[in-house]
Amino acid sequence: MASTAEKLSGLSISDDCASCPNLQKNLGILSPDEVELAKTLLHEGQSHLFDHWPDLGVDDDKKKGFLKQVALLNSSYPGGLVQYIQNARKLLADSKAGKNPYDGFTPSVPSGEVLTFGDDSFTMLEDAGVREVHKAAFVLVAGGLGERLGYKGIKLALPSEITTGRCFLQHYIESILALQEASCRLAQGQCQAEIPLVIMTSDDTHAPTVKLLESNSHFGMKPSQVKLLKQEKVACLDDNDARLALDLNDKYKIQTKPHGHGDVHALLYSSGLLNEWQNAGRKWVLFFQDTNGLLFKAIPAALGVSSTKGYHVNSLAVPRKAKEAIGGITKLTHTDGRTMVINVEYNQLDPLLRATGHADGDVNCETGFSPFPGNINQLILELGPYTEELTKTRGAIAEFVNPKYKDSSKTAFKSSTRLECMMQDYPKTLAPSAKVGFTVIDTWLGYAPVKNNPEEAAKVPKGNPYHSATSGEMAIYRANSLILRKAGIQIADPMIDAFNGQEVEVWPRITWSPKWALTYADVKRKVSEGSSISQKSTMVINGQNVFLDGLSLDGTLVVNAVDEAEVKVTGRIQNNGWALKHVDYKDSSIPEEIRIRGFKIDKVEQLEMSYSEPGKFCCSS
Ligand SMILES: O=c1ccn([C@@H]2O[C@H](COP(=O)(O)OP(=O)(O)O[C@H]3O[C@H](CO)[C@H](O)[C@H](O)[C@H]3O)[C@@H](O)[C@H]2O)c(=O)[nH]1
Repeated sequence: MASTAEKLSGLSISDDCASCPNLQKNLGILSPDEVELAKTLLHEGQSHLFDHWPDLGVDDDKKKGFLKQVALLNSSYPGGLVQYIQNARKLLADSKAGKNPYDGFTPSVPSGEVLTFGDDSFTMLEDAGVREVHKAAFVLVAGGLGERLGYKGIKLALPSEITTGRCFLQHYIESILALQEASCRLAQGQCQAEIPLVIMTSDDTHAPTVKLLESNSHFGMKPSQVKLLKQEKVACLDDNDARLALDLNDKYKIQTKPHGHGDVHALLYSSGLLNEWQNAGRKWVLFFQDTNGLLFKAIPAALGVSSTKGYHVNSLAVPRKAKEAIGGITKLTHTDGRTMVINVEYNQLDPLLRATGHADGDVNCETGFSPFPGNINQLILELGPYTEELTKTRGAIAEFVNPKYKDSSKTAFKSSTRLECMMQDYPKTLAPSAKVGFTVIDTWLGYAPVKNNPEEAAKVPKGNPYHSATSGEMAIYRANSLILRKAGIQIADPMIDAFNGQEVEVWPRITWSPKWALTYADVKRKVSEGSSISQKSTMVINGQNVFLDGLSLDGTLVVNAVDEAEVKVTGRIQNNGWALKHVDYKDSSIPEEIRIRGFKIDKVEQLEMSYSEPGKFCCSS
């Protein structure tokens, strides 16, 4: 006869439980849902998870805690744990067999939109992008720990540059708010008043991200405008049968690891936000990453490309140096005729090329760059087709597994592994009719991430980008200097200096708040010819209506102005300015976010002008 517990749980003494006596004797403490979950695990060959379960009455809370974790793992994966285990078995078998995920495909260089900063087409696209952006939603993936950078805090809290100390999140939010305002102005009343921002966090980044937002009044965004979606980790796998790995220190816990930024699609789908946005008439979703201080300089034109070309998927790319740690955008043609344009991740591009007749693998061509544009993981998706696709897939993204085998028999792993996925693999499931394109922009304009610690950055081969806090900051000054130079201001040539073992160009430290200029046309409207800025100078513009006209700057100038104040900056301004001082990344007396750059700023002297009242002003020394 079945026991009461078994009747309650809807089980008779089934084959499932008979095969797992340690689970069977504990059924009395489990709810029907928990029993279902346990049964699911048994069906999927996971009885080892219960092998060590003692008799009823011992560790009962821990047993319940274990099933709580199983429930979370089950609910946070599209298709649940059964799907996860089945996907894992298949991918592990392919990996063991040495199957190439690109089997049957031949890579070639795709053609896409190549933009030239500042030309007529670029200006037209920027204008189109700004007009369109009030119909967009932004999604920032920020669940990564940034292990390569090794910074203790979250990367969003790192200053993008230390002249103003504006952290990445502040810069991103201010950029979105400035776009919102500019777009609404152009749309003349036809506009979605608030552009939503979603931030994907993880257990590693969630609490500090909330704290960063709350302690800074959401950097000016309405709290309701920002939504956080937390990604969960996935279960680790112990062997080729996809047996889930128990924590070595706690047998009532399954080991988990991050599943990758591809989770963002399933999370957006399950959050219901896509439908909400569609119902509100939104048209675009823009995905971006945690540390690219230049990105928003490329957003208007890139969105302009999407809207004028009608792209369902538009990936932003930059010219790529061979072996640079960014994926290559590649056209793949299958022997059966299928083609797709997709990111081939940096660790897969070289083997794919070698396997398809390119004996040298991932190398530069005569241009000094890889022929494959580098994916910077800024994706612009058209919301309608995106929602339609996710309704079919529930946001599941093609996964991969990367086990480190103990030996060539490929039967045991050095440590547990897990499935991973990447957000840029979204187009892999699309029908051939989907309009998938990409847009190449200059690296100096749009891509300067902060990923590598000083030691690793110093080892980067000469000519390849460092992707460090040093290079990320210097790239902002360089881009601003080059933009102003193109707009007609005389900007002195940079100096070459080395910080934390990395040789970089040091341009004048020029920064502006996003509301000063979002596009090249904005910049041109605000500067007149006849101005000059020396190499040792620093210029900070915090304000919308600040105009440079006949300025000669040799030192530091900071201008703060409310929107209603129209300020003309003119004449010769000279002072001792702000100097960059070398610091060593090993000097722990200096805050980490400073020393990872290799310099600090010695603020010797400046002219700071603040305009807090409406009116017309002239700023001069
Ligand atoms: O589980 C994760 C892992 C990462 N991230 C976020 O995803 C972004 C990208 O993570 P990494 O910086 O670690 O990414 P990689 O450098 O490995 O590579 C990615 O970014 C590169 C450009 O910076 C290339 O585009 C490459 O093809 C793409 O996979 C970051 O904002 C990170 O916070 C998550 O949200 N969750």
